[in-house]
Amino acid sequence: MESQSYKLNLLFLDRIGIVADISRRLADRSMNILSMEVERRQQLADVYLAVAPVLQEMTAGEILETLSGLDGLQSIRFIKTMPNENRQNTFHTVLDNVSDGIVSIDAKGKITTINQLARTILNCHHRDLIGRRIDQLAAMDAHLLSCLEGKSYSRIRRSVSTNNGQFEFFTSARPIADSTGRIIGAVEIMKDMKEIKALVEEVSQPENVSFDAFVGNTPSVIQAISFARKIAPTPSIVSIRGQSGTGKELFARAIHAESGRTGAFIPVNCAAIPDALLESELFGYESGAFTGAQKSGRAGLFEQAGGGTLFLDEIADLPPGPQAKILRAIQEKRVRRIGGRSEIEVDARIITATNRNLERLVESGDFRQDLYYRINVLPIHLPPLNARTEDIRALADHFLFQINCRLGSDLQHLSSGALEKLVHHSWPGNVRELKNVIERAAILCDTKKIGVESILFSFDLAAPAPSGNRTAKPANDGGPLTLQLDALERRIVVNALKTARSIRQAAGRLGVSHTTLRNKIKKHRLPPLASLSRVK
Ligand SMILES: Nc1ncnc2c1ncn2[C@@H]1O[C@H](COP(=O)(O)OP(=O)(O)OP(=O)(O)O)[C@@H](O)[C@H]1O
Repeated sequence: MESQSYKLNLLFLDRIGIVADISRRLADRSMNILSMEVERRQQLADVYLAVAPVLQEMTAGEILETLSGLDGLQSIRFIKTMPNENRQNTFHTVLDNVSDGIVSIDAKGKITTINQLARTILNCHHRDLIGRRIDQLAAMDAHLLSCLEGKSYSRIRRSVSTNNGQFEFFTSARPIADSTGRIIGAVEIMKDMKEIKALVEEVSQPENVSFDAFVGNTPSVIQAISFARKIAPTPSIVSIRGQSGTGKELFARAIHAESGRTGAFIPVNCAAIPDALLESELFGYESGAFTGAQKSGRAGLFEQAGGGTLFLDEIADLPPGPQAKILRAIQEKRVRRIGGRSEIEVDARIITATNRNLERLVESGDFRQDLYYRINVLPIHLPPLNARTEDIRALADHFLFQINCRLGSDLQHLSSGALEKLVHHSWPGNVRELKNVIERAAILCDTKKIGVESILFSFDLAAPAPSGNRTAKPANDGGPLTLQLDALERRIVVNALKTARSIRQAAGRLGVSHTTLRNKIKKHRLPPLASLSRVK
C-alpha cells in the first residue's frame, strides 16, 4: 500500500539540533522523511518537510501533534509544494519558453535536461529521455559527447526528420565544468532556422521603425529628423530627396510610424514596375478590365494604402501618363479603377522620394511642373554619407550589432585601422554600401576585432562615383582607342544596370534616354537585367 505523503513548513527560532530533533520525533512515530530543506534568515530557520507514515495511515492532526512542542517552534502549516519543486518548475518553465532547443548531459553522456523545443525536434517525451545515453537516440547528435573531452562547436547546420516534420537548425555546444575545472557534463543549444529567418527579416526589414532606428548625429540629420517629427502627424505630402542608399525609405517608414495613421505603409518603386502594369498596379482594375486580369478585379496600391501611407519611391522615373493620373489622384483624393465607372475615395498619405534632380527634369520637360509643385510641399533632403563622415562610426557599429545578432555570433568591434579606412572611402552607394561592407567584414572576420584587411569595397559592383577620389580605369591597357572606349562604355552600362532596378532607372542615372540605353544594351549584346549579376 502506498501511504499518503504530507508537506509541511515549520518555523523555528534558530538553534543547533533542529534537524536532529525533527528526525528523532518522526522516527519514533515510524514516519519516513522524503525530503527536508532548511532556509536560515536572521534569527529564524524555515524547515520544509515532506513525510510519509510507514506502518499505518495517519491523519493531518496526528502529524501536527507529532511535531508540536519541539523546542523553539513558532508555527507549523501544511504546504502544497516544496521550495525545491518550485525552483524546478520555474527552471523548466523558463527552459520550455526559450526559442532554442536545449539538451544537457552528465559526465557519462546521460541526458539531464531537455526542454520543450528539443523534445519536439526529437519527437520524444520528457520521461523517455532523462537518464538515457545521448548516443542511443537516433535523431540526436552524438557530437555532444566530444564536449566531454573539452571540445566545443558553434553554429553547425543540421537537419532532422521526425514525425513532427523536418527541422533545420544551427547547433552549438560546450562542456560544463565545476569550480575546479573538471568537466561534469555538456550542453547543446539548437537555434531553429525558421526563428532565425523570421528574426533576420524583422531586423533587416523593420515594419514599424521609428526615428530611433535612423542612425545619425550630424546637424543635417538631426534637423531633418526634427522637421519630419513635426510634420509626421499632418496629412501633407512629403518629398524626400537624396542620393541612392541615403535612407529615404527608412526615413519614410519612420514618418509613417510617427504619423499615428493606422493603415499600412505601402512602398512602391515607380521605376521597377513595367510601364504596361503601372496604372493597373497603382489604381487597380474592375473584373474583366483586360485579358489576364483577376476575375474579381483588384484594388490598386492607392486604395491599399487607405488610412496609411503610400510611398512613391523613384517618382522621377514615372512616364508621363501615370504622372498625370497620380497628380489627379493626389489632388482629388479619388481614383478610378481601370474599367471602373465610379471613382473611389482614397485617404492615403503620400510620401515621394527621388535621387534625381527634379528641377532639372522639370526644365527638360521630363517631369510635369504641376506634379512637381504638388509634391514639393514639404521637401526633406537626406545628405550623402560622404558629407557626414562623423556618422560612419555609429552606423558601422549599428550594422555590426545587427549582423552579429542575426548570426548569433559574439559582438564584434572595428579596429581603429578599419574605421579609418571606412572614413576615407568616398561612399558612392551611401549607407546601403556601408551596410554591405560591414556585413561582409563581419562574415569574413573570425575574431571579435575587425581588422583593416576585412574591410573590402565592391568597386566592381558600385556605379561609377559621381565625385570623389576614384576614377574609372581603362578597360584594358592597350589596343585601338575605339576598342578601349567600347570596352569602357560596356563596363559603365553593365555597372549602371547592375545597381538599378530598371532600364529606365539606369538610363536616368547615366543621363541618357531610355532608347539610347536600350540601343547600347543591344550593341553590347547584354543579357536581361536579372542575369546581369554574372556579367563582368
Ligand atoms: N540612417 C540610417 N540608419 C540606419 N540604417 C540606415 C540609415 N540609412 C540607411 N539605412 C539602411 O541602409 C539601407 C538603404 O536605405 P534605404 O533603402 O532607405 O535607402 P534609399 O535612399 O531609399 O535607397 P534608394 O534610393 O536606392 O531606394 C537600408 O537597409 C536601410 O535600413
